[in-house]
Amino acid sequence: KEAGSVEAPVPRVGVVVFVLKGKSVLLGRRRATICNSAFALPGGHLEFGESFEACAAREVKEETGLDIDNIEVLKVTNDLFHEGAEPSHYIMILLRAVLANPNQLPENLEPDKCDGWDWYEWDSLPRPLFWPLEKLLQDGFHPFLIV
Ligand SMILES: CC(C)CCOP(=O)(O)OP(=O)(O)O
Ligand SMILES: [Mg+2]
Ligand SMILES: [Mg+2]
Ligand SMILES: [Mg+2]
Repeated sequence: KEAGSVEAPVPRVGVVVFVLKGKSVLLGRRRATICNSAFALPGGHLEFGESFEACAAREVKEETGLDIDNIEVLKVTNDLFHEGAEPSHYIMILLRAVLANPNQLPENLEPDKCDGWDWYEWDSLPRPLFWPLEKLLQDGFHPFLIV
């Protein structure tokens, strides 16, 4: 690339996790450029060489202190965000999981990036939601086991 040219922004991979507790899911209000103040799932950037499941467990642990089990990939979305100074493009991998210890309580380990984690009934989720999640709900998506 010639000197002084600016790298074109490239799509990055985001991994987000439906941590399920009965019919409830763990959400936190984001404090970040992308979707600031929207309710979002725990998760974050896939790091080099990481599996989706390992990233899910790492990000949930880093952000909430929770240990998760039965981690499985549910869905992939392709999302262009226009919130920042530059648009950002994410391939988002959505996974579901359950608590390794059902009695473990979430902690807000990144208070500069999230207002706090809480459990919300699927049928009465708080708004505004992280817009890619809202879009999935409008399309009838849900993260629960079909029994
Ligand atoms: C925007 C999202 C799909 C990917 C990035 O998630 P994030 O901002 O929570 O990232 P980190 O947890 O890695 O800081
Ligand atoms: Mg993170
Ligand atoms: Mg995150
Ligand atoms: Mg991260």
